[in-house]
Amino acid sequence: MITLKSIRKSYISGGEKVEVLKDVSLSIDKGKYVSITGPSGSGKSTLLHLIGGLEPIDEGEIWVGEQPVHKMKDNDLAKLRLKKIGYVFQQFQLLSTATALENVMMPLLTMFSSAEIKKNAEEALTRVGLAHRLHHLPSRLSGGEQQRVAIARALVTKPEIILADEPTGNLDSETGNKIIELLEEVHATDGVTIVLITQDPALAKRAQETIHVLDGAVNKIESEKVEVVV
Ligand SMILES: Nc1ncnc2c1ncn2[C@@H]1O[C@H](COP(=O)(O)OP(=O)(O)OP(=O)(O)O)[C@@H](O)[C@H]1O
Repeated sequence: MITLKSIRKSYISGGEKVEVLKDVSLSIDKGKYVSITGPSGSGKSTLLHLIGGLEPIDEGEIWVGEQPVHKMKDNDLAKLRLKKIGYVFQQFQLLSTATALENVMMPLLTMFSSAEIKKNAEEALTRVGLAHRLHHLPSRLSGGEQQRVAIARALVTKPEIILADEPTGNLDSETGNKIIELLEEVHATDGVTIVLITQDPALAKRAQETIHVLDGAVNKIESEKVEVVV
């Protein structure tokens, strides 16, 4: 379960305080598939970063399971992210000088022996359909393949939660659809909680619940009932 209690988050920009989230409370049950929608600049990425402990909050509490993210030190947050949370970003964020296999091995470097690291990374890449691309650099892969590498990198630590920030934003609709199907397969098979930001109303509705972010507030609705405004 992910729980946010009375969260406030602001940024200082150009000397001015911009309040992005104002008194937001929210819970996401373990194993749910949830989408986040809302207009550009409404705070979707900020919300995802807060859940992952990537940004400090001004006020409130964030819990990931039993872990109080709002109180944790950087070291403990790094461990939490490594063990429980996988990230997938719009821009893939792969290391350009490392092969697909090396990119996926990276999160495991402090965890296992080198033989295990390679085996686990190969398995993750096989799962996302890239067994034949292990030694390719990102620049030799298509956008969809690069996003599959990023998903393999997120999966390789066997996370409980995947946070995906517009993972289809840089892909054509057919390739994007395949990426969403892959995340849905991970959700259905492994029971991983998926939190997916998308601007696409049709994609948002595929999730079990949709969180709509607007004017600093959030509104969570079962996806069949949502009228998505973007
Ligand atoms: N590090 C930062 N410093 C200052 N302002 C920021 C920072 N990060 C985000 N903001 C501001 O906070 C607001 C919310 O940004 P955020 O990226 O969370 O929105 P978003 O809904 O994800 O937008 P988009 O759909 O365009 O990606 C925006 O006004 C943005 O300019």
